[in-house]
Amino acid sequence: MDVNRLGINGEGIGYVERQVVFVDGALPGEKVAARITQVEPNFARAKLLRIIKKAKQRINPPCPVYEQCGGCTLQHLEYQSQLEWKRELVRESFARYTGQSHWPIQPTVGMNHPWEYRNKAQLPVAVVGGEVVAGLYSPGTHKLVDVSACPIQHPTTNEIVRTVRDLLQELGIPIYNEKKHTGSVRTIVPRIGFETGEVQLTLVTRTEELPRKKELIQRLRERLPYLTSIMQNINPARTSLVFGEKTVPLWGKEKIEERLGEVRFTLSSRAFFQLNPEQTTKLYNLVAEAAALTGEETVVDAYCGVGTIGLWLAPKAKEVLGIDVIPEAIADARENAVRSGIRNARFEVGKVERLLVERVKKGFRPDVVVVDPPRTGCDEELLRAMLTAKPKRIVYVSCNPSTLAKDCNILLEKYEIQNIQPVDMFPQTAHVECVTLLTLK
Ligand SMILES: C[S@@+](CC[C@H](N)C(=O)[O-])C[C@H]1O[C@@H](n2cnc3c(N)ncnc32)[C@H](O)[C@@H]1O
Repeated sequence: MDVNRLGINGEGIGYVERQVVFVDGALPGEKVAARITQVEPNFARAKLLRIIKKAKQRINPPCPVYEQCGGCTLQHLEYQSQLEWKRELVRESFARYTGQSHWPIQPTVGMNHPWEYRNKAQLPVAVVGGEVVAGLYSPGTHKLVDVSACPIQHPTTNEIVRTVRDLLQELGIPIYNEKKHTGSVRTIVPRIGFETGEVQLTLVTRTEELPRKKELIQRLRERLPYLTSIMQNINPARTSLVFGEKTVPLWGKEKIEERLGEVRFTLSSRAFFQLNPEQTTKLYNLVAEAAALTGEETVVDAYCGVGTIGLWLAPKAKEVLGIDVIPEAIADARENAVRSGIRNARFEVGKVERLLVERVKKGFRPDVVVVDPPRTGCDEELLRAMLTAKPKRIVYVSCNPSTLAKDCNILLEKYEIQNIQPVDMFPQTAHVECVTLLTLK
């Protein structure tokens, strides 16, 4: 079959007898042989068997386990074409949800070196054929693929993963068995402060007791002398969630430090933090540019997480109000504000659609609202509250072009889209982030 375009997950799309067929790993411009594996009323899926005519943008994926892992879906597409495709994906979403195609969508902001960019890994461990393996589950299976040489992870992360895996084997520490719910060590979580060089290793265990703990810590310190913090998180539940409620220190500092620009963060094992620090700095600078603050504005950072965007904007604003539903994130945001010497930002716990809507009803009129919602987009009540409050500018940060376009279509009632800027936060994957500036008509 002929492949015409890429779908939202980076899969090739073609037609067989007018039926849409998705083929993972196929690229536009290619002719491929594929076997149909699933037929649904509106589409079919097929497995790529052979490339008959190859696209000129196709490259050999550098990752040794690219086919099995499924973590990156675009490594076989050269990087410039990845960036162009991400822009096209945003264009298609806006055309679909607004019915118009004239939107100012800029070329995607990429990375000079689109590898080794992640600052954190969360890798389950298991015993496979008598050997300890740390990796990711192959899509749709329970087969763990060894990703200890992952090309999008920081090299230090890969070294930590290999060392911990080897030590678990050497010391015979019982590894968690998911089926039987026995054993101890479940997941290895290294996190690197790219700016500060601080490094945290968290071991998630099923049991409070970590067998051979003393030897393990001693050998970790010998083999990974740069570690700043070794933590144990205990997760006794039968669950696919990585972390349990309890975290205890094993050695060193309990939290590591990281900086983005002038803003300082302390990160505990479970704290959320952006995964690609280099692109996050570019993203936040784009948000600041779009917000165009003069020092006089009241700014809302809606869906603020640990307060990063609000703290980035605070030095140029009169005041900032950050809102997030997760209490721990708000506690971190407050601590990050203190550490960074920022006094004009406050943070509140709650659903943004409730807190902001209540305030707007009482007459609250912010000048700029930044929203950075989860993939599902903004709650419609929040969009309606913004249409009532009429901030001069709305800066919409989104990781999902479909919900972004859908929400913007509602805001078009009173707003104009000035700029849509795609940013590549996750090279080699199909994800795309956007900063969109809307101004009051
Ligand atoms: C994409 S993250 C944004 C994080 C942050 N802006 C950053 O750059 O690190 C989305 C955030 O929305 C929060 N969230 C999800 N639903 C929410 C709601 N209804 N009200 C407030 N916060 C919510 C999540 O806890 C998460 O921190």
